[in-house]
Amino acid sequence: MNEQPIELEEGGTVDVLIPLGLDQAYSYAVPAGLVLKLGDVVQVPLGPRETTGVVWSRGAGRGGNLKRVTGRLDMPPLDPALMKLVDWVAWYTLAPKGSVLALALRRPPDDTPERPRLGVRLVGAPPARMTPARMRAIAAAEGGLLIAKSALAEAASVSAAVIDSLVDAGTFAVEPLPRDAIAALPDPDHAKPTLSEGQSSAAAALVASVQANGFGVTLLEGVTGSGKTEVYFEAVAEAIRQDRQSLILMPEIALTAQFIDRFEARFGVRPGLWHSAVTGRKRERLQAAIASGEAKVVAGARSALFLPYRTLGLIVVDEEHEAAYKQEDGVSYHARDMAVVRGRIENAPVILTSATPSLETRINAERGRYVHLKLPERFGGRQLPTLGLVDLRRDKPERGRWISDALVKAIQVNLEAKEQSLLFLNRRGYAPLTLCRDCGHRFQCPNCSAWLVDHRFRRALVCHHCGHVERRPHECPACHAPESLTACGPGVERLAEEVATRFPQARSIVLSSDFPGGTERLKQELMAVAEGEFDIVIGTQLVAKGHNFPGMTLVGVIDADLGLTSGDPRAAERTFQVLRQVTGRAGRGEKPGRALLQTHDPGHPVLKALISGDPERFYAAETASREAAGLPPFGRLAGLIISANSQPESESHARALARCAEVPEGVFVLGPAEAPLAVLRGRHRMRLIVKTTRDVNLQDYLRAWLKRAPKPKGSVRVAVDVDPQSFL
Ligand SMILES: Nc1ncnc2c1ncn2[C@@H]1O[C@H](COP(=O)(O)OP(=O)(O)OP(=O)(O)O)[C@@H](O)[C@H]1O
Ligand SMILES: [Zn+2]
Repeated sequence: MNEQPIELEEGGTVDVLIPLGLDQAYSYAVPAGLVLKLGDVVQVPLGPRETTGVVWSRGAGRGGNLKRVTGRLDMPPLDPALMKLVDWVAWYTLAPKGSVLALALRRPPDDTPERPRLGVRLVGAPPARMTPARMRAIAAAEGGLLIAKSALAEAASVSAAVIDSLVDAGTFAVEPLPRDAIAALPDPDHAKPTLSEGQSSAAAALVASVQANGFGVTLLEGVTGSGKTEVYFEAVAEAIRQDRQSLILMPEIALTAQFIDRFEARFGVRPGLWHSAVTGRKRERLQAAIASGEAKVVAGARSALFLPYRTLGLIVVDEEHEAAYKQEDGVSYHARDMAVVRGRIENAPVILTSATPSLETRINAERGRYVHLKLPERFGGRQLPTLGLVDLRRDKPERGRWISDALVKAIQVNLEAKEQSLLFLNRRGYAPLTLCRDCGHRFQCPNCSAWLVDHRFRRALVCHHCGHVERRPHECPACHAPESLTACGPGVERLAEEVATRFPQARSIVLSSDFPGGTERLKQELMAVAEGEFDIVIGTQLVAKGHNFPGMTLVGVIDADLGLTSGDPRAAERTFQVLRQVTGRAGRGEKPGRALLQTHDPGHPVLKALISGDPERFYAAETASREAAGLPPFGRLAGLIISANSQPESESHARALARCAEVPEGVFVLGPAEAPLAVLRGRHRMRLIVKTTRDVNLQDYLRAWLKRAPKPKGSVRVAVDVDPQSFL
């Protein structure tokens, strides 16, 4: 940020990095009359065409027979801090530098004039011929405010045609709408909450870290409902006072409606919101406002890490333990870890928040690398829910049902008390497997080694890995037996069916990310739940996170064992986190809450630790087992997925790779083995895992290995995943 850009004179050469899957910058000659700086966005010839690139470094020598830079684009140059971040991420993840640049490079501005959005205003008398729809539209426009046409149509539940007819009649006038403010200035003192004593001291420490104006990482660990958001908002407020920018990273931007409302309540305006659905002009304007420093607070998904902040004064990573922070496709980076890197480059403090921190973060805190702030109590004297286990071996629901007697009774009690219950099952759809009772045929995805999931609401069988969809037939495609298909196991839709039969009088709703209507529908539904419009909520993991449902006093976990049996080294940690999060939805309002967890294995250490209410117990046990196994953060890990259009191709390349692996002291190469998801989107996958001790430079090791190894030929691809989070 503070470095002086180096000027590059004409006649010299520059190395230009192109935002494609290339690792190296290419050298070009600088033509006469052009003065370039590092970071300048330029047009250069590449093969037969012209492309955009960024001046990455000063070239060596004079550019005698090199191709020449065509010209500089009229765009702000890439900031040195952002260039450093690109270099760093590429080094760490082994992704081609050009692919990382693509995450950071702004698209050239769109020159087409912006089409004004139009609104209507009530200006004239009602038309002679009135209809109920027209009356509603006029009533909704009462007061003479300028309203977007679509918003008015929705408010009055009329079609756009009704509004057009009122425009034709002269009742409404059409006027351009003002552009919505992309970066209104948040007021740090708009509505300051009164913090509890514990909250105040944590907030003071965070505020001090912003004032110190230097790099440092703080873990804000607070139980569910302790008010972590209110506390880190104080740090954001301080950054605003210092006229510096804040980035708040969120794991899933689709679910941030509640967050936005809270932000607006606290600061009087909405934050700049950055995610993939923000497109076109709005995206450009927000980017420009971020680059100019005008946008003071940006809330965003992973990709917001690569935005051109002018004066970044704070980075917050909300729910830092979330697996969604790991990008799996293309450049596979962990946004939490890269947020720490960006904080270091920008010399800005970083706050990681969670009720259930990742083991990596917690150990960094214990070792003093991170400051550790704790909020051990819920806000307002509220108690954490009491947890109980239901032993499914004894209290077994009848065939085709999934709710035990104990849980049924608890729900009944809640219904009578007019309190809300949440049933949690982390499985979308109706049933995870469909088979033929007569011949045993199972429905499998044609592109993946995975069963098709029955989605009754959509009347389809769906692959959760590649999205393949087919209709559920009436007869078995293998033996043609009619009506012989049966669903095996439960998904949330099937659970909803059971709830409807057991509690016909209850108002119930299923919340799942795959229903039509997208995030807008979900937002409405979550609001309706928070307002108490439903008695029983059935949901997948998306209900586990961050929501505040004041009337929710019971959480029932249908299958607490679900995540524990996978071969993933983080299985225990993930299960602990999701169960602690979801049970944490209970008792956040006036009344205390409780949770019942159904399990076949009540003695499992993860469940025992949960029930004990003492997270230290879990963390201590998990730390010990990771340390014994040399797994992160006690060792380093990387995954290599070798994929190809055919099994022999992927296998032979994987073997060739393994053969040229060196295994010095401290390095272990496991595999090749078929990946658990052996076929994905038609590609056959083999996997190698590299595990090293902490003193090994994993990146250097991998680079040297891949350099020695035969180059992938034909359809073969090798994907490197440093710090893998998924082991499928
Ligand atoms: N000092 C305060 N004054 C008023 N309300 C508060 C205060 N602190 C917290 N709250 C309220 O308590 C509730 C829980 O707070 P918050 O959502 O920040 O907790 P959290 O720690 O983020 O929980 P989770 O980890 O479950 O998401 C919210 O409704 C919040 O507005
Ligand atoms: Zn598939």
